[in-house]
Amino acid sequence: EVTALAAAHPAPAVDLLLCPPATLVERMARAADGTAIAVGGQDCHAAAAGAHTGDISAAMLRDAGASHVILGHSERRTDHAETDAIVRAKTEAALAGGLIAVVCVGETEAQRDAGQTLGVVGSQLTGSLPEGVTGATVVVAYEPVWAIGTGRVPTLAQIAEVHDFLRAELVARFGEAGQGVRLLYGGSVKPDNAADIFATSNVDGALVGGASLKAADFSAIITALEAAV
Ligand SMILES: O=C[C@H](O)COP(=O)(O)O
Repeated sequence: EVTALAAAHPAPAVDLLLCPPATLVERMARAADGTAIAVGGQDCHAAAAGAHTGDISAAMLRDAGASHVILGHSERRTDHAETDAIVRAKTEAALAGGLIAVVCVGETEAQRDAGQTLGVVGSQLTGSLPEGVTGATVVVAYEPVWAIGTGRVPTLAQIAEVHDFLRAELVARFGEAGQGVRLLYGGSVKPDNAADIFATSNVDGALVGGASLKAADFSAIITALEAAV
């Protein structure tokens, strides 16, 4: 699949990143070697080293061929009780280890229904990002929890509202550097909704789950993004 994807997009106009489970990082990095596809992990430990059986450090990911790592995914926040402080510590570890961090934020359905969306994502953003963030080191992904794997997607206006807000928060805190931080939307992105999402204000790309498992679907999403940039 990686080879097919690379062959379909030999010189993409956008950045391509695949983040498989940890056991596949090294194999995928080998398959992607020499292509335009980068490989990342789905989590790393907050410590650079030490006795943490079962955990993976940023250095271990780098060693396996990863250049990026996803941090603070809602499933990590839920399944492993990861707080913003933990995500921030992991982000610091990732950056210190030479990885680019893809930091996720997003509200639950109950929080959206209660009108708390901007408050929730704003506080996750503030708490999860360390000082000194730039577009070269950090990517932010907005993933409404209720849209992940459900086939439900916020309206384009709702996506724009959150992305415009996140951009403003990034610029307020990091100045010009905040302008360069890419903002990905994630949650039920498919070939048939990708173009509209990519045309939405302050959406710079996507974090794709289910549709990335089928090379043809992922390829169509890549093509939609290429058309939008
Ligand atoms: O990790 C992937 C994202 O959470 C989005 O997943 P999805 O595209 O299957 O909704």
